[in-house]
Amino acid sequence: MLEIRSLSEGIFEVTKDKKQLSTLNLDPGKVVYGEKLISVEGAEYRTWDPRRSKLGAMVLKKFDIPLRKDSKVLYLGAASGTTVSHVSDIISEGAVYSVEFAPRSMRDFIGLASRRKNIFPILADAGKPDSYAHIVEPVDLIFQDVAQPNQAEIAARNAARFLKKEGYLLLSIKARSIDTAASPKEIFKEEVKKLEQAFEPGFEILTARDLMPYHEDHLGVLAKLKE
Ligand SMILES: C[S@@+](CC[C@H](N)C(=O)[O-])C[C@H]1O[C@@H](n2cnc3c(N)ncnc32)[C@H](O)[C@@H]1O
Repeated sequence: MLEIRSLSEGIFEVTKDKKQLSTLNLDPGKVVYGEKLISVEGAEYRTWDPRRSKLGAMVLKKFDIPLRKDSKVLYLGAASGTTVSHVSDIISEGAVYSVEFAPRSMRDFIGLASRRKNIFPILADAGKPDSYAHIVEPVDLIFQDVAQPNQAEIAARNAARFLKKEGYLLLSIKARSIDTAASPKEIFKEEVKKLEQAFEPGFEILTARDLMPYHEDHLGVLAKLKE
């Protein structure tokens, strides 16, 4: 039995033996990180592992994912592109500006980006948005997964610079990269407060949920700019 259910624009649940989160492969026949390809009536779905992707986990934790096929996205912390590849599938007619500061990860990522016209790789520090302001246009979504102690500050700097007034921020907060001793609950409370007050006008938090069972001690946050 094969069943396809749309969860959000460009995001599907494909059931073939078991339910699998999937996106429509923009680069048919190619896999990025060992995921499965499932062909259905001329379309090819690429399975998306929520344990390897905070964004995938957010989909399954029922966040509203503000992505459309023509969205412009600024992705901070691209690594070698596991999740960026799915964003690229979803925003098939848009652009994903992808910032990563580790040259090793960037090397692998360039291979992926060269096969997909909507990925723009940027080797830079996400804490210094001025250094890539000449490349990035105003965006509908900032997705951030940098696992840094100053995550709220990084989000604020990039939002002030690139986020459209009606745009969104999706952020993954890793408790252990902020404080290894304090309780994750306390850390999350503090980080959410920082986001609300990070800059003028600050973020309004729309959804905040832990990403268990896919990622331990991680909080997913969906926010927009305060009016
Ligand atoms: C958890 S990994 C990201 C995984 C990736 N988002 C995915 O799902 O495929 C965090 C990444 O953020 C990068 N990173 C951390 N701090 C950064 C910064 N200030 N600027 C750019 N990249 C950064 C790290 O090098 C690492 O590759």
